Amino acid sequence: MTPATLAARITETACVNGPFTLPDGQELDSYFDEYRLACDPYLLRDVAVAMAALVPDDAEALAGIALGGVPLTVALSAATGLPAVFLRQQPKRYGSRRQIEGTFVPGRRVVLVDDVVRSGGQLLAMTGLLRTVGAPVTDALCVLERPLGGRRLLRTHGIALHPLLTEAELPS
Ligand SMILES: O=P(O)(O)OC[C@H]1O[C@H](OP(=O)(O)OP(=O)(O)O)[C@H](O)[C@@H]1O
Ligand SMILES: O=C(O)c1cc(=O)[nH]c(=O)[nH]1
Repeated sequence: MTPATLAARITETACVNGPFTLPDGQELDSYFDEYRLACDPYLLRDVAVAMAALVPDDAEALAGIALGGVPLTVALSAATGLPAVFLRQQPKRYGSRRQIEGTFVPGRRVVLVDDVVRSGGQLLAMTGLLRTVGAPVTDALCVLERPLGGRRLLRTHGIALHPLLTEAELPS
C-alpha cells in the first residue's frame, strides 16, 4: 500500500468533526480520533506495519502512552517483535501501584509511541518518567504530528520525533 493510500484510509476512518475540547480549553472543529483507527483491526495492522519502518534499529522496547498510544504499541510490538511497556498518566492507586506496566525497561533503549503530537508535552513528561528509571530515550513515534512546536521542544531534550504522517500530508 502506498503512503498516500494509507493516509487516505486514516483520514476517512479517524479524522472526524468536533467539537473536541483540549485540556487548555481550546476547541477543535475537527480532530484525529485514534480510537476509530484502533478499533479497525485491518487499519491498525497496516498502520503498525508502516510505523515499524520508523523504529530505530537499536530499539529494545516500545513504550505506549495511555490511552491512545497503547493499542498502537500492542500492534507495533506484534509487527516488530519488540517487547512493550504501557505508561499510565498516574501510578495505579492499588494492586501493582506501577506507572510503568509491562516489560522491564531499566537500561534498555525505549522508543515512545503515541497517537498524536501537538505541543510535545505528553511525550516529554513520559520521557522524564522513563529516564528516571534508567531507560535511555532518544526517539518517539506518532501517527500524526501537528505543527505546534512539539518536534522542536522534543529535540531540545534529545528526542527525535518520527511521525507516520504530518498534518500537511492529510488529504483535505
Ligand atoms: O503533544 P501534546 O500537546 O502533549 O498533546 C498530545 C497528547 O494529547 C493526546 O492525549 P489525550 O489527552 O487526548 O489522552 P488519551 O490518549 O488518553 O486519549 C494525545 O494522545 C497525546 O498524548
Ligand atoms: O489534534 C488532534 O487531532 C487531537 C488532539 C488530542 O488531544 N486528542 C486527539 O484525539 N486528537
